[in-house]
Amino acid sequence: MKIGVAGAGAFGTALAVALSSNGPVTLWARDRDQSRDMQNHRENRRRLPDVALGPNISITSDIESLSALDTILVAVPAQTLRGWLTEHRALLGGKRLVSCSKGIDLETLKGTGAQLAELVPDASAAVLTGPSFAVDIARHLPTALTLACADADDGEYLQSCLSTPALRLYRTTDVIGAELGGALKNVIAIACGVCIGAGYGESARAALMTRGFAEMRRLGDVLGAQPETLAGLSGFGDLALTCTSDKSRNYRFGLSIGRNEPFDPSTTVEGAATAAALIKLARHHDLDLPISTVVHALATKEMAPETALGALLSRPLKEE
Ligand SMILES: NC(=O)C1=CN([C@@H]2O[C@H](COP(=O)(O)OP(=O)(O)OC[C@H]3O[C@@H](n4cnc5c(N)ncnc54)[C@H](O)[C@@H]3O)[C@@H](O)[C@H]2O)C=CC1
Ligand SMILES: O=C(CO)COP(=O)(O)O
Repeated sequence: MKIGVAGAGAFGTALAVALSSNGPVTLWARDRDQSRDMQNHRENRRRLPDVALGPNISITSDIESLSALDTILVAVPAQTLRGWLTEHRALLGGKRLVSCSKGIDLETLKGTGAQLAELVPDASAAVLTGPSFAVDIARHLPTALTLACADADDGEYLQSCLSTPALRLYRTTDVIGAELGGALKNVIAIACGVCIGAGYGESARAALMTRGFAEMRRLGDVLGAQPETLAGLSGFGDLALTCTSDKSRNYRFGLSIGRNEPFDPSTTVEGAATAAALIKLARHHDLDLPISTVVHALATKEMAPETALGALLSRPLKEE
């Protein structure tokens, strides 16, 4: 298998480092200066500092370099995935494409796997998701992820080629469940960050995680996700990681809201756009997603953190 990673942010770089222990990997960066800097320093100083890019990694900003490869992991921010696929679809046809982004597209309300399938229909589409911080993957710390591919044979092949001694992939054919879990947990992580940042405490966070998981299941049911997928690494697993670690950018974004502190707008925070997409999906499917609704209002500054808890606690009492 000839592997490429498109997108040289923290996660794309980390995946290239992990997979380079199996063989050569091409890492494509859209920015030529960034690509040169990585070539010169053998390090992604901007997004993943202090991690060496070994000799098995070829760094390029030439998109044509991807045409010789058969498998491409796409690790661009979720809201840019559609544009990236549309721009490069001519060279992506016939390949195995693995989305590594987590989010729901605001324009089409589609998950990342669905967009691969729609925009490059003659490619084999898969989703790689689950609990993993880029820095942990890059340091070869033990990590377990979900590899979702509707075609069971392709999924099995990808599972064997993309696993390493430290990176253990579990496979499923439930692409919808896998892409939803990865997208939705970011929204709940923002809520948990607000909760801790505003001083509401860990019991309140546990409640938010649990009720947030109920929202994930509710939407999953309507969109055709399998409940076991959401209960696995890509749903529950990633929810547990992201809602409890300040390595998570979504969680830190929430912390900053809860503490009324500024937040660097250049940071990739997928949950903010996904919350906006969820509002539209909830309306379309007549679903009640109270936590996601509050997160959207907080992220857009329509609601202050002091009123967020009241908005959730004043809802009518109901069965669990
Ligand atoms: N960082 C992490 O620990 C993990 C990230 N992810 C997911 O990976 C995706 C990417 O995140 P990160 O790499 O962490 O973000 P990042 O903020 O570190 O880097 C984003 C990269 O995407 C590039 N980029 C932006 N727009 C682009 C476009 N239109 N075309 C090509 N490249 C473009 C930027 O130049 C930058 O290098 C996100 O969906 C995130 O949820 C998934 C698991 C872990
Ligand atoms: O997806 C992640 C962990 O699984 C990374 O989370 P953040 O995007 O919040 O940093």
